[in-house]
Amino acid sequence: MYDVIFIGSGHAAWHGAQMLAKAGKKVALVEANKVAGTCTNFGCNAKILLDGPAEIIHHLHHYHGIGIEDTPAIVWPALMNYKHQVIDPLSDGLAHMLAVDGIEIIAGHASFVDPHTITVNGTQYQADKFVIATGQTPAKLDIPGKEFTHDSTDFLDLPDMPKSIVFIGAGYIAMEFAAIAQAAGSHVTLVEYGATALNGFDADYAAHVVSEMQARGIDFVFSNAVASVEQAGDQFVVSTAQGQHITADYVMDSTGRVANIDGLGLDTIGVDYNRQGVLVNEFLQTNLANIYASGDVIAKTIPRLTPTATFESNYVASVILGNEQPIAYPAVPTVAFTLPRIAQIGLLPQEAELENCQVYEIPCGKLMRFQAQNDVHAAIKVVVNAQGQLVGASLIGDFTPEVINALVPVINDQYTAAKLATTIYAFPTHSGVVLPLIAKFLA
Ligand SMILES: Cc1cc2nc3c(=O)[nH]c(=O)nc-3n(C[C@H](O)[C@H](O)[C@H](O)COP(=O)(O)OP(=O)(O)OC[C@H]3O[C@@H](n4cnc5c(N)ncnc54)[C@H](O)[C@@H]3O)c2cc1C
Ligand SMILES: NC(=O)c1ccc[n+]([C@@H]2O[C@H](COP(=O)([O-])OP(=O)(O)OC[C@H]3O[C@@H](n4cnc5c(N)ncnc54)[C@H](O)[C@@H]3O)[C@@H](O)[C@H]2O)c1
Repeated sequence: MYDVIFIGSGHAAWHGAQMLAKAGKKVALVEANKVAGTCTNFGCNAKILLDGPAEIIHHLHHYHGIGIEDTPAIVWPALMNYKHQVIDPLSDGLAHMLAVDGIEIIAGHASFVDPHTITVNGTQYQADKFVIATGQTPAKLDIPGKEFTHDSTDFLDLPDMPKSIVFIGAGYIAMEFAAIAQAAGSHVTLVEYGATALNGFDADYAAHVVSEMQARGIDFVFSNAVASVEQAGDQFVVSTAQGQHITADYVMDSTGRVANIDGLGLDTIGVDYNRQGVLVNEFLQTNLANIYASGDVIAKTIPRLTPTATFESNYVASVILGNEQPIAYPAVPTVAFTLPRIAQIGLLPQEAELENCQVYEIPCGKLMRFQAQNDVHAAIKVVVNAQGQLVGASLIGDFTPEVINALVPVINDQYTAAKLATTIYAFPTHSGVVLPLIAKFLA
């Protein structure tokens, strides 16, 4: 009998498992695939590793005409080899770390038998409490020829870069992978059902990312729903309901992700869920009192990201250890690692008017620190409420991943203009230049 069993071993599981084990609880994780879950094995980490050379080439392009003319080529098989060297050992490394903490790992697919019992490979395990942390899996369009489409996990393991790729969708995954594939020499087309890419980001900045990608030769087909994929010799023809046909060597379905709840036995024990995932209350508790959920598998409006999964994992553990406060999320920053990068935290500029807020834009490209990289289109929009507090920011440019983190405390701790003006930042840095400029918009 365990105190707590987590189903899944991603960020939504292992952080909380460690907290509980350190508090003396008997804890196990059940994992059907690789220990450590999506982010580590098939998501953020593998993606950012393959993005590394593409990011450098993107920076070098800024110097065309002002000092650097040649663009180096990416040797994809060597890069993929490096990805395997770095990423493949991480799963065993985490398993070892968890074992040192006394956390048992049960390999296999878990299914509930009753609210206190699961079965894994024919063996039953009982626990006082369970945490469903099974994440999401790539969605697959149910269309003729779906057997020819690949998913993000396949792309992140490609031994060679195909000469041409069609990405279905223009969300986070398609846009990030398209940038990598183009930099590695592939001819890329994105076919998107909606009229725009990167929903959830500032509309102007998302459009600018698209225009820069188009300038590098990436094709976009908007307002088209992919209806079929047909094989044509060694290639594939992607056809849309609107009558477009695009031929490519490789087709990736990047139309979103769905909750991993198949075969989990939720109907057997009566845990409520919908198409978005497992339903929870403000304590991340399902309708069965001893069963919680954490991470991507939850039906939620909070972004499904690694830091939110980690936050929820730690929160569930604290509830199990006696915390009686409902979950309170701080502002959640998010970055799409496109080229150029784009980022968002808090209110979007397009939501500002409804919330009685003002939007101010800082075009950063003319600031010396940004001119040093010739990042001419870099910019920030800040959303300030009626009390003069920062409540949102949208960023575009190569500097965004680090600057958005610097804005997190400005929002969460409601920095005043005086607080910013009396803070000393290292110089010349991007955040050190931008943050003092934001002070003039705050009370
Ligand atoms: C390509 C890609 C890139 C991404 N990039 C970023 C990024 O840059 N930044 C960011 O913040 N987020 C990113 N994300 C999102 C991030 O990976 C997820 O938000 C995060 O991994 C969610 O963690 P989780 O623990 O909830 O789920 P997961 O990490 O998916 O873990 C769930 C685990 O449960 C296991 N499982 C499922 N069902 C069962 C069962 N019945 N029995 C046993 N085990 C089971 C699965 O095998 C899986 O290992 C990316 C995602 C993808 C796909
Ligand atoms: N940098 C990051 O933090 C990061 C990176 C990658 C993934 N993620 C996470 O993974 C999630 C999933 O990413 P995603 O890009 O797969 O999903 P997404 O929801 O961001 O984008 C899917 C896109 O596919 C389009 N689409 C759906 N059906 C279509 C059809 N039939 N034809 C053409 N287009 C169609 C949708 O309109 C949408 O724009 C993200 O929401 C995020 O939570 C985060």
